[in-house]
Amino acid sequence: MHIVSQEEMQALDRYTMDVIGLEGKVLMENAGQGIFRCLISKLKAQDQIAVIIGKGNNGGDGFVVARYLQNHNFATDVWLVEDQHLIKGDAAYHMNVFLNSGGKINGIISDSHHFKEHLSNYTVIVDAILGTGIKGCPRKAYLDVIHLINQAKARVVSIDLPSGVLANGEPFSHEAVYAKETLTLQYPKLCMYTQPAATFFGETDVIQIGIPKKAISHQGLKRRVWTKEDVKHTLPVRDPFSHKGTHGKGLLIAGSQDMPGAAILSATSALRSGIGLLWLSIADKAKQTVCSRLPEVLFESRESTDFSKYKGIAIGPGLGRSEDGEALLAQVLGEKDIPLVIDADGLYHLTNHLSTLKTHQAPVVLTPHPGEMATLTGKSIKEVENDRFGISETFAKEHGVYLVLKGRNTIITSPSGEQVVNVSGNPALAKGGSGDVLTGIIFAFLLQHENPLNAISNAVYVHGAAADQLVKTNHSLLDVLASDLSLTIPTVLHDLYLDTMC
Ligand SMILES: NC(=O)C1=CN([C@@H]2O[C@H](COP(=O)(O)OP(=O)(O)OC[C@H]3O[C@@H](n4cnc5c(N)ncnc54)[C@H](O)[C@@H]3O)[C@@H](O)[C@H]2O)[C@@H](O)CC1
Ligand SMILES: [K+]
Repeated sequence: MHIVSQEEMQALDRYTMDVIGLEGKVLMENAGQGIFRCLISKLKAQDQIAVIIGKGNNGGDGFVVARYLQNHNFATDVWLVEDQHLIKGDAAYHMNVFLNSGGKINGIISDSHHFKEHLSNYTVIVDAILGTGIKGCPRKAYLDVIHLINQAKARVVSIDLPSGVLANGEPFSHEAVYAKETLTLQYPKLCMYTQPAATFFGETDVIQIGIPKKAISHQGLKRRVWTKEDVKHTLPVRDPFSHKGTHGKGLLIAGSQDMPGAAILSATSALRSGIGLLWLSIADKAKQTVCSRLPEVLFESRESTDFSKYKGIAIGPGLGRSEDGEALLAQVLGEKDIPLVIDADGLYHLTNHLSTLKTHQAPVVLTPHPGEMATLTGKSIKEVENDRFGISETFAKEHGVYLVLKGRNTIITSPSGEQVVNVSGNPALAKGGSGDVLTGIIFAFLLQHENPLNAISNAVYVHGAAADQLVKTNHSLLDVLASDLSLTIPTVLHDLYLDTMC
């Protein structure tokens, strides 16, 4: 499913209306009707409902919902933030249809005392105040209403966006509606995957409003959510006549005396994710520790300079920050035709070698967390977090890499700027070692797939799904270890392959 910016959603609406000829008031009817249908399944006959309406088209959707609610005999009051004569266009059309159907409008500003008094009586509030058309901080009258809604006990359902939230995920510090549930129209918006906006949404559902396929293909949308179905459709299917060499001969350069575990985690995860043959290049002093833990792994000397037999190289987990590590990275970057995955200390060393990335012929995957991304770009972590989509896109295009910007809703960006957002995973992943596991999965998937973006997106999904599986069964958010994730990869893959029979 696509993810859209404010401008993309507006362009989709505009194309549908101006070129295809489907009128805005029809889209608004579809939106309101779709929201009503979704809402009704959770309503009780005795619910007292307030639909709170702003002056734009988001308010127009609110009038449609209110009409359907009243038609179905739900006790519904409509409260309008602005004066009626300020409502224009499609919203005015649906306001009139609502009034002509016997509806009544209460003014918030003209009767604020009455509004405050009534608010505590409602069991459900439909928030149709502001949607994608908001600019900056809501005006005072709007902020006051938002504050009152947040203090009310009612279940708040927001239309399209929780009012006050900025659609493109820009940072903000003003108050916005804390929704219990948000019914977003046609496509998820960027802000659903960024902070602080994401915390206001509650549960989310997407309501189709009838934007035709032609409008969507004309727009050329380049961001999407990566779902379990996407993973199932794109996982590689094993050829019955394949052999170990078919599934990737990879070299993992990882682990140092102080961090041998990172190599174990990455290597185990790569093997559990299907890599055919795995060599490990590890510091001599760490070799003893890991040998007995990795019976399936072959060992490569750290002094080796011939990488020609490998179909891919992953470098970084537990590598250490010594000059030796940087020299190794420089050597690996010289292998222009070999796909690379660079993580952790590999990214630390990469800051001195960024200019070589663009000349790499084979795919290069970088897997920074926001701190590493800040180092790579010379920005602060806050700047990175405030513009995760934008910074990822600029960097991936500039350096011609696949960028995996980790965090809640990891964003994967291709060198052409296509973006995939992952929705699996939970805070159990916030622990040392989980990145090493991800590197192993990405590495293995990359070597088994012709499409790097699909391979990486699947790997990120599987990593998150392993954490979800652990928390769903016999773990809490606190006690999941990175090695538990690695051990859970088979359960996740078994489930994904269930219908395909790999
Ligand atoms: N044809 C369309 O364009 C459709 C639009 N739809 C709805 O329309 C919404 C977008 O409508 P609009 O573009 O009219 O915008 P909104 O209804 O989201 O809000 C913008 C309105 O609020 C005012 N406003 C802007 N910034 C403000 C601020 N900081 N404080 C107070 N008021 C502010 C603007 O003057 C404008 O009247 C979507 O979120 C969706 O709910 C749906 O009905 C589907 C069809
Ligand atoms: K809203």
